[in-house]
Amino acid sequence: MYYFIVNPKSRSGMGKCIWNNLRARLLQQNIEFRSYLTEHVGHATTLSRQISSLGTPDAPVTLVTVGGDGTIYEVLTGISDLRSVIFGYIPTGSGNDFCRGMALPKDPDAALTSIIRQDRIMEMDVPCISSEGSKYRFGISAGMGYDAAVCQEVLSTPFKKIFNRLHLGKLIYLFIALKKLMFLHLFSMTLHMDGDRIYHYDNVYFTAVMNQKYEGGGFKFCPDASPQDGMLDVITAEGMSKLKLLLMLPTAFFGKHVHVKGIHIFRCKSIDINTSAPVSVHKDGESGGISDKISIFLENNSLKVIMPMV
Ligand SMILES: Nc1ncnc2c1ncn2[C@@H]1O[C@H](COP(=O)(O)OP(=O)(O)OP(=O)(O)O)[C@@H](O)[C@H]1O
Repeated sequence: MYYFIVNPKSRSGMGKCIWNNLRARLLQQNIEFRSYLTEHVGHATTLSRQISSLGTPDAPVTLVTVGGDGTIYEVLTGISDLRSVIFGYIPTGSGNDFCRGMALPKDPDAALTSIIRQDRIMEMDVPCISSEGSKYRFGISAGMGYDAAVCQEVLSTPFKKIFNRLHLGKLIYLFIALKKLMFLHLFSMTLHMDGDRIYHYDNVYFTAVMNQKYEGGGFKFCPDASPQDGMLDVITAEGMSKLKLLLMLPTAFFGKHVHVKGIHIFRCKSIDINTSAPVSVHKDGESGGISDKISIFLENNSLKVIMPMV
């Protein structure tokens, strides 16, 4: 039995059309499944909690997420026991950083084929962010500062829908990224890693804590990050002019930014981040509100993810 959690609103409503095609295929192939369409923000977490509680570590349920990167963090957050689930993913979002990082098929039809065949299982690290008294899991990255502020504004702008319909979704990120940079106030930040390493920076743009190599629709911010190494990769951008940051960003698509002065890459198992003033927080590109303190650590258990054949 396959359980599908579907975000019909992903990719500005395209998720529903894609799901209808996949559903027709499941029916045609007589595959036993149940599907649940999310009705509001946070619904995928509730559904995931209910479905995952049907499984046990000895008899895990196959839970398939159909949506974008933001639906992944909701589903991961809801899973009651990571050992009780076999996780499948069909991309219907716009960012696709999870697919990129995990080398999963970007084509929904190919992803469904791989899930039905249960080609291969990979154990994925699952990080957790604790902020303002709430705890969430995420699959890709979470962080504070400029990148989170851009995500928050993109999510709230009515233009996202229009640009996505025109297949120009990336342009809206570019416009907002430029606008935010112009008015950005830099801040001080202290990173406290694994309980013993402490780094302090003034004039910080952002810090992202990454489980995968990519965030923000293809920025290879942590080129050596792996969701299988039991470690978190961390990038901090600080102490450079706005112009230099702007010139640095395109090089990050190729992972070449790591040599730029003011870019710092770390590895750790847990990290506490404190800022001099409350700043924007994101988890898998979804808003995490505003905070001056977050903690991120890896869960003790990994998650079984269905992967395509190599
Ligand atoms: N029925 C719904 N109505 C409105 N929002 C919803 C609904 N179901 C889910 N959501 C919200 O949609 C948001 C975005 O979803 P998701 O990230 O999956 O798609 P996307 O933004 O198109 O893709 P990506 O993050 O990859 O760019 C999530 O925050 C989720 O909570």
